[in-house]
Amino acid sequence: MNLCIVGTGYVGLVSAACFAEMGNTVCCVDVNPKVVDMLRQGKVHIYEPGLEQLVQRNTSEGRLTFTTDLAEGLENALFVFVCVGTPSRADGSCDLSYVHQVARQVGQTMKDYKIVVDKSTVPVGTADQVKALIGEELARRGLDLEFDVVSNPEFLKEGDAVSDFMKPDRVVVGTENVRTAKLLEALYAPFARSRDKLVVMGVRSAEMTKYAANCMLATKISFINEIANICERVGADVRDVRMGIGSDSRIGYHFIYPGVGYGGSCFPKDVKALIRTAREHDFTPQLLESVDEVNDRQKLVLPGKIRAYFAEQGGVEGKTLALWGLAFKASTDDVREAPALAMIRALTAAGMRVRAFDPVAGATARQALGENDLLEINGKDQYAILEGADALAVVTEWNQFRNPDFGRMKKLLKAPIVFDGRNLYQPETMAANGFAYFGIGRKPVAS
Ligand SMILES: NC(=O)c1ccc[n+]([C@@H]2O[C@H](COP(=O)([O-])OP(=O)(O)OC[C@H]3O[C@@H](n4cnc5c(N)ncnc54)[C@H](O)[C@@H]3O)[C@@H](O)[C@H]2O)c1
Ligand SMILES: O=c1ccn([C@@H]2O[C@H](COP(=O)(O)OP(=O)(O)O[C@H]3O[C@H](CO)[C@@H](O)[C@H](O)[C@H]3O)[C@@H](O)[C@H]2O)c(=O)[nH]1
Repeated sequence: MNLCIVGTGYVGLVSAACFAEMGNTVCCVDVNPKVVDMLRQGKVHIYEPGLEQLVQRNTSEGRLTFTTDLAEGLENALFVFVCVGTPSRADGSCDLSYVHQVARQVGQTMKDYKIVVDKSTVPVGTADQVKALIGEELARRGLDLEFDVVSNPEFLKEGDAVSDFMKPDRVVVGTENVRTAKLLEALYAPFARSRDKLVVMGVRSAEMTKYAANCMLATKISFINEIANICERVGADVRDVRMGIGSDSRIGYHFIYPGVGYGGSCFPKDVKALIRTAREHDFTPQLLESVDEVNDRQKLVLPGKIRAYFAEQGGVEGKTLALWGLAFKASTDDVREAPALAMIRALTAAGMRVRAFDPVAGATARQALGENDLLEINGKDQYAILEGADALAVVTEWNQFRNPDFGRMKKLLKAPIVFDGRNLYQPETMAANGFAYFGIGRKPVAS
């Protein structure tokens, strides 16, 4: 089948490469000429395991092409996937300007029947807006071409994007048109060989399903973070509590890891957007508002522990913190809404020096944080930043931080103090190695 994918970010590029891998012919369109140039040379501008090889193979075999020209992308395509960003506006609502822009451009450019598939995460009712905008532009051109607008939200996770796309739990398709549903079923059939995965529903239900999924997962994280904060105060250990509740299959072990709060380009913005939608419809989304507030508060829990620890030594001003991890989670270079950024801003504002290491997110973090005399970012060596630092904070759960050389760490740090925002280490092990250790919701152990 012939596809046009508009937007070559995490969702667009992964979808394009995976569809091409299954034998489809895919033309990707992006407004950013630098990105398109890089992709044409087989270089991928984002860090996503396995993606570059997939892009290179399909490009060299002619199934995957890149352009800045939407007309070229639409030329032979039956499906037009909209994969552009839908960031938060200052008031928390979803900024649909890129989606609207694409809809208008499609209406201005299309020459024959198209199925416009919205993969971007968009509020309920957006497909109707897209339909109206395309119709408006066609009318301006005096054309009466047929087209369809479908919702097909994406559920991949960054860091696992390729395998999530290749083996989805489900494929949600929102359309009232049986023929269109059949065509999408055929397109997705290679990703659903083990079992039937297509869930077909109305367009509005599909748009809502995406928000419901992300809000459910965000709720689980805020819930366990709340439990962790209570555990700390009552002398319980959240690690044991997680094992205890996770064993109940109705609860499960997944997505109940406490930590530094959820970040990324999806949960924070999608929870806020659904809150806005509910409020616009005169409904107070009490639970979602709490999920969001608990998360904002959680991002400051670790900096709070650091400040409390150094309070007895005259505060954090002039002290140096070594920080492991800048990305919002492991296996990505994405720092959008990353808890590490909130932490760095809070601590450097209080006069603390921060020396940070991340295996891949150094450049994106530097760009997001801008100039800051109190911040130094090192992308080469997790141990080098420890030398002479007053403490270490671990913020992202990269594998290389899970089993570090504690002896070497102890020699390099000025004092053996670890603030563990991901509960990677055991309090008993840390105490045995002579570290003062502060996790999230852990039972204190005397060193
Ligand atoms: N990142 C994820 O893990 C993820 C997962 C599921 C769903 N989503 C949703 O998918 C959408 C895209 O997210 P992303 O993270 O891939 O975004 P992104 O910011 O990584 O990429 C968006 C791309 O769209 C391009 N673009 C913007 N306007 C354009 C236009 N008019 N024509 C062509 N290209 C244009 C940008 O240049 C950019 O390369 C969002 O709605 C997001 O919420 C993201
Ligand atoms: O038990 C957990 C699980 C996750 N997180 C944090 O939650 C955030 C989001 O993690 P994750 O969901 O793994 O990454 P995303 O790439 O943001 O993926 C989410 O957002 C995407 C965009 O909508 C969806 O497609 C995915 O299904 C959904 O998992 C990160 O900061 C994680 O550290 C926790 O704190 N505890």
